[in-house]
Amino acid sequence: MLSLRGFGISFRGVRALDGISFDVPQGGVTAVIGPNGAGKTTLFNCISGIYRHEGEIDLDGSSIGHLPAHQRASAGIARTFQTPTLLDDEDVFANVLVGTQSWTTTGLTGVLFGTPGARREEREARDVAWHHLAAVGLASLADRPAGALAHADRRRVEIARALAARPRILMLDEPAAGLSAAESDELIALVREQGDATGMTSLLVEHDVALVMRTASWIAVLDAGKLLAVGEPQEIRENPAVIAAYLGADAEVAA
Ligand SMILES: Nc1ncnc2c1ncn2[C@@H]1O[C@H](COP(=O)(O)OP(=O)(O)OP(=O)(O)O)[C@@H](O)[C@H]1O
Repeated sequence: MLSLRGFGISFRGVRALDGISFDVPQGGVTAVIGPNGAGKTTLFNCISGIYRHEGEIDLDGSSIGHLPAHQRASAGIARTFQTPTLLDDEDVFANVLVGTQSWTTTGLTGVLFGTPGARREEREARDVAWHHLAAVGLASLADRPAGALAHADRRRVEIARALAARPRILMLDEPAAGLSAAESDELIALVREQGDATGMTSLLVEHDVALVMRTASWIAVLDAGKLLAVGEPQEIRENPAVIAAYLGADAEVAA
């Protein structure tokens, strides 16, 4: 379980997050929603360690607040970005293989001298990358340069790369942006399957309220850097403060 206590951050005097405390239950999908500028992406940047922040963060009972981003990744936190960040000149397979670096342990010596342990780990990393590439339906594009892919396929590669990291927490920042309803449902189904199989928890920032309501088991609502509400979809849908600040007419659409 991921636990946040007293999360805060300011940018040149602007309080982007202020006193955010909530628990993300283990497994399933927890969504973070709220109006533009509420602090959702900033929260993701703090959790993944990209931004230094105030407050405590525990993963399965261990404090990770002092760890920089790459060590939080090794501790099991993987993420995708609003705009997929791929190595455009590298092929699709290499992009997914990058994800495995969060758990491979072979040092330079092992790689250079081709020790049995290094070779075994490299084989395992390649198998894991292939598995996730196939799961997102892109095995046939493995040797294409990532820069040549269409937007929906770039998202799939990014998610395969994040899954190849074998995360305990997978953070998805607006995964449905630029996808059709069918494509985004497909992606979310994939993520849920992975969660069911491994106990992975997904944390989702998403503006598509209907998608959130049919996907999330737990929802945190931010507004102007503060936590407005946290709870099950039904509670959130009926919360007057959430309706006033964010859901508005969408609440009826999603109900
Ligand atoms: N690097 C930064 N420097 C200065 N201000 C920032 C920075 N990152 C975020 N902010 C500010 O923090 C606030 C929260 O922004 P954030 O992008 O986290 O909101 P959001 O909820 O993700 O919005 P959106 O839904 O539009 O993506 C905004 O006022 C934004 O301008």
